[in-house]
Amino acid sequence: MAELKVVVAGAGGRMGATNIKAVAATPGLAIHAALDRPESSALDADAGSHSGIAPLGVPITGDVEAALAGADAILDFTTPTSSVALARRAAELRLIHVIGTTGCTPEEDAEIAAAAESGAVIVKSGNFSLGVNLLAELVRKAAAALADYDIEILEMHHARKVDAPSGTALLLGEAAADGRKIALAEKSVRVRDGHTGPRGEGTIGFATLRGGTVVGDHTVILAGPAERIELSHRAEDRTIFAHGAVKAALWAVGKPAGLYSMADVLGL
Ligand SMILES: NC(=O)C1=CN([C@@H]2O[C@H](COP(=O)(O)OP(=O)(O)OC[C@H]3O[C@@H](n4cnc5c(N)ncnc54)[C@H](OP(=O)(O)O)[C@@H]3O)[C@@H](O)[C@H]2O)C=CC1
Ligand SMILES: O=C(O)C1=N[C@H](C(=O)O)C[C@H](O)C1
Repeated sequence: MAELKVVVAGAGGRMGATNIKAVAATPGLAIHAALDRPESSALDADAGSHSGIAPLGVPITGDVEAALAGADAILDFTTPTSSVALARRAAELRLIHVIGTTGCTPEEDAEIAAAAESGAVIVKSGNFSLGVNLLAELVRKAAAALADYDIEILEMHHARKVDAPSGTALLLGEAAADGRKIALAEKSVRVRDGHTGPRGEGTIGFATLRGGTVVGDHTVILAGPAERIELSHRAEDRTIFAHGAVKAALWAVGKPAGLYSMADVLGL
C-alpha cells in the first residue's frame, strides 16, 4: 500500500506537535502538510523542529487549500469552527478526517455529521486513548447494573483548556446514559451553584477542575446507599491520544463515507 499522506491541523498546538511526532514515527504514514491558522506564531517553522524532533522539511502553513491538495487524511485537533470547515472540505475532496477537537455545539456536530454523509470518512471522538474507550464500556455496564446509584463525573485538565465539561467527560456521560437508556441532554447537570435544592433523581452530574499541566483526569462516581464505586482514568502523556488518532486514520482507509467513533476503530 502507498504511504498515507497526512495533514496535521493545529500543528503549532500541544496535540499538533504530538501528532506530528506520532505520524513521523509510524511506518506507512507520511506528513503531507502541517497546517495552522494564518496568524499562528508557528507559521513557517519546520513541523519537525517545532515538535521537538529532527527537521522534516515541512514548513507549518496557513494555506488550507495548498495543505489539502493531494492529501489522503487530516488529523485535526483544533477548534470547533476550524473542524467544521475542514469537515466540509474533507467531504468535497473525499478525505479521511480524524477529529479530536472538543467543545462542539450540537449544531457544529450536526454539520460534521452532514459532511460525513456527503463524502468524508470521519472518525470523531472526545478521547482517542484505548484506556478511556474501554472505561466507557465499563461505565455503560456499571450504570445499567447499578440502576439506582447516583452518577457524578469529575474531570481535571491543565490551565490552558478552553472548553468544559471535557469531551471525555461528555463521552463517559453518554456511556452512562446509554447504560440507563436515558438521553444525556435531558438528564445532565453541568453546573451547580447557590441554593440548588436536592439532587435531581436520575440525573448525571458534571464537575470541572482546571489547573497546572494536568493532561487529563476523569472519574465516574456511582454513589449508592453506604458505598461508592469510582471508575478512573489518568492520562500521563498526550502520546496516548496521538497513537489512537494514527490508528483511526489507518483503520479508516477504504471505509465508506460516514461518521465513526473510536469504539468502532477498536471494535468495542
Ligand atoms: N479527542 C482527544 O483525544 C483529545 C482532544 N483534544 C482536543 O484537541 C483540541 C486542541 O487541543 P490542544 O492541542 O491542547 O490545543 P492548542 O490550543 O494547543 O492547539 C490548537 C491548535 O489549533 C490551531 N488552530 C486554531 N484555529 C485553526 C485553524 N482554523 N486552522 C488550523 N489550526 C488552527 C491553534 O492555533 P493558535 O494557537 O494560533 O490559535 C493551535 O495551534 C481541543 O479541543 C482539545 O480539547 C486534546 C487532546 C486529546
Ligand atoms: O484539552 C485537552 O487537553 C484534552 N481534551 C480532551 C477532552 O476534552 O476530553 C481529551 C483529553 O482529556 C485532553
